Amino acid sequence: MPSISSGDLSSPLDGGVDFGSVKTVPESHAWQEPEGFSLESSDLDGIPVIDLSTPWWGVAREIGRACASWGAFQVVNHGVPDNVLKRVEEQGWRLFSLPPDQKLKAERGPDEIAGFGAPRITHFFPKRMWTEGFTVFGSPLEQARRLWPHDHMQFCEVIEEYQSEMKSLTVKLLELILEWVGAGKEDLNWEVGDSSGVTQLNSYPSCPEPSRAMGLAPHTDSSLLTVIHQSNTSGLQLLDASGQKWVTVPPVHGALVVNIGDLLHILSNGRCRSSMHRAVVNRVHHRLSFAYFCFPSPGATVEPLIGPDEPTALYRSVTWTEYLRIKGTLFNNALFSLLLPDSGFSTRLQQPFSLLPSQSRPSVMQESH
Ligand SMILES: O=C(O)CCC(=O)C(=O)O
Ligand SMILES: [Fe+2]
Repeated sequence: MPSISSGDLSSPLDGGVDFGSVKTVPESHAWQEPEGFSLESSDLDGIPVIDLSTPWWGVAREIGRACASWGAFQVVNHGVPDNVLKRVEEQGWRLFSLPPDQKLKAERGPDEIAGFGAPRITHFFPKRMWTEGFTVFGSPLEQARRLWPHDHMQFCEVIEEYQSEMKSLTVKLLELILEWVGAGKEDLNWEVGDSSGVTQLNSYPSCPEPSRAMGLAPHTDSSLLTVIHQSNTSGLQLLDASGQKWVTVPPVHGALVVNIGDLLHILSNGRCRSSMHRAVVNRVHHRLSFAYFCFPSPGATVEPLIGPDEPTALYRSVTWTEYLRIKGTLFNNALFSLLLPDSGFSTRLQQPFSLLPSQSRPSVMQESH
């Protein structure tokens, strides 16, 4: 792992805080217990690690169980070559160690998807997070050219190879999940192979007071599913099914983490649980993570898969773009807002959210507690 001098860590992209040189967490970034923010976590009963090289039906069943209980799992023997993961990490370190002025050349504009910026969920919270991210949608060429005018090709090649590997893996995972749900590719109104992807590189610098900072606040992903390469530093945590405990997802060498997102929650009619997760920071290690969000093809409608065993749709249909708009306004209430009136208060909803900061807690749940 290349070393990064602390001088390189300043982030003009996050309220001017120089993550690398501050000795205490500034008020703008200080999260507090009374807001339901608890850093306590457990790593005793982690999410399942599933071997994708085992026979098809057995894997589909294991994945289905994990989707129903955790909304997440890790995969090994996933077919993504080790050297692709290693190269994307190298490019991640290269990217995040650019000087602040250089990063600003590829800053994400208010209505843009791609480039450097603070998490999109930032405006839902009163405090800033201890992170910066870089988003790639389609080709990274335009941003990479601004960052490295004469030397952007290696970054582009590595990211494109990573995206292509992630796309193959997410198609395979979607097919397995559909099998478990009792549906087939033909039941979707888009071609699985035409699914879109967004790649998000996340950087969480080490923090002088990790107990007062939040790497990435609790959220669910809006995707169908998300694959995360978290290298060897832990930080990702999931809320367990009871909503009472944060569980650390331990880095397993060569494994990739899979999170179920809101759109698959809707598509599976709540049989796959959209996972509530967050990232915490630590005092010693700067952590990078690489998330690939898999979406349907643009314009496709996501509609609960119902059939003889699953006669009642719990959610109304929604397009990807419409869902992103709803999520951008309602945040963690978005999924609830799509519940159909006669769906009842199903056990297929997400967890109770007692541990979440109030901003992350769906108001439906606040009312019911
Ligand atoms: O850094 C991580 O492990 C989680 C990243 C994440 O949840 C996201 O980018 O949506
Ligand atoms: Fe996420």
